Amino acid sequence: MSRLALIAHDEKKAALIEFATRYESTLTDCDLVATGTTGKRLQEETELEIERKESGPYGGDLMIGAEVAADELDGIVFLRDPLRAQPHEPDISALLRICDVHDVALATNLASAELLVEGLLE
Ligand SMILES: O=C(CO)COP(=O)(O)O
Repeated sequence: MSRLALIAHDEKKAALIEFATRYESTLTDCDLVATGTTGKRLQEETELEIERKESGPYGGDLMIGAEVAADELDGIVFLRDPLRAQPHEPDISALLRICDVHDVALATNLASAELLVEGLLE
């Protein structure tokens, strides 16, 4: 079973919920983890079972990064807000970097998220 992390900044949360709803039948077969607020929204607005980490600004990105470092994650959908600075930018950069170090699939926009999840179907 693939283990997938779902993360979205506030301005992108609605898009992530819509994405997760559209791919719900695929995502149901995945082991899902999310940062705190993203996970809460997914739990409230979809039928998916989600393990929740801390909220991003409180260390959630780093917790997911630790799973990447431990080779526990197969992919990440991280819908970032490219138009607003985040207070925890260093944590975000660390997560992106560790995905490259461990060659873990990382989708930061919807077009690549679709390819990532469709790839999991194969
Ligand atoms: O800030 C985030 C990712 O950098 C997401 O955190 P939340 O899901 O808790 O909003």
